Amino acid sequence: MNAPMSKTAVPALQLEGLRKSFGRTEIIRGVDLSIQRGELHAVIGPNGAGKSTLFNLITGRFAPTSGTVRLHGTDLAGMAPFQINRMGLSRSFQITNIFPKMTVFENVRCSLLWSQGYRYSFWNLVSRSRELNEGADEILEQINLTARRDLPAGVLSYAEQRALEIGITIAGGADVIMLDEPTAGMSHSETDYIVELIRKVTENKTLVMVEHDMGVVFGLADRISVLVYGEIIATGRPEDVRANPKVQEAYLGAALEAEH
Ligand SMILES: Nc1ncnc2c1ncn2[C@@H]1O[C@H](COP(=O)(O)OP(=O)(O)OP(=O)(O)O)[C@@H](O)[C@H]1O
Repeated sequence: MNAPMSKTAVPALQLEGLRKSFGRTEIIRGVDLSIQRGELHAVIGPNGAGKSTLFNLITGRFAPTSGTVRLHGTDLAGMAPFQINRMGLSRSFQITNIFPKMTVFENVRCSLLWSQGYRYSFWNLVSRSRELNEGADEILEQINLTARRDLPAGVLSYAEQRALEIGITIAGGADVIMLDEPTAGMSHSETDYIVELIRKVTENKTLVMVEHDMGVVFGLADRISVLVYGEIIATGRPEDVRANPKVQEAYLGAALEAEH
């Protein structure tokens, strides 16, 4: 836990009665969830349970069929993803989302520039440029890619590219970070490396991640939600979720076995 939880504090994220249908099929079937500021929260569940859809509802990529999403108390209804992003929520994608021909530095700088919008005037360009460069170098330091600064991003190893993607996600200074399967396709050592990185870059921030690797989930999350067929069947601390018979039956028994 990054910050003390208080029952009276406005949650970083609050989902109420959230539903989403595609055609006649209801994929998200009434989700209620509060995630406190500073919490590291993992969403787990079987393939096709609706985890990516839930992500897309939170980030404004999909409009809910009904229900609300609140970010720090503000209802996000009708907002475009970029507006939600500028309110302090930033997400990564499952598919690597970097510009391979641009340098590592330029990738981060570009994302900083984008997140700041166009609120600076032309006359501020020089100082803005210095600020951006310093900001991008700070991010590179945080994600341990300073030594790779001037290489085209496309030549980085897979794990380094995922680290860069995390850098791009946090670059705008968002305080709610959403990561979609950050360790997918990684070896054990690459996974350990990315987990440490996530821990470092989410200090004093709220994290929501979808992740299939139960070692990562149980090692990192303060609380876990289990999504099955579009419904959250349990939310709680890792030890409580692990011991929950409903979760064991619906998902965790099989998922934990698959780990071994
Ligand atoms: N845009 C869409 N149109 C129609 N159906 C969709 C759309 N997006 C997702 N679905 C369906 O919704 C269901 C849930 O998909 P989703 O990708 O959210 O699951 P998931 O839990 O993220 O799965 P995985 O762990 O495999 O990534 C699937 O049956 C999928 O086919």
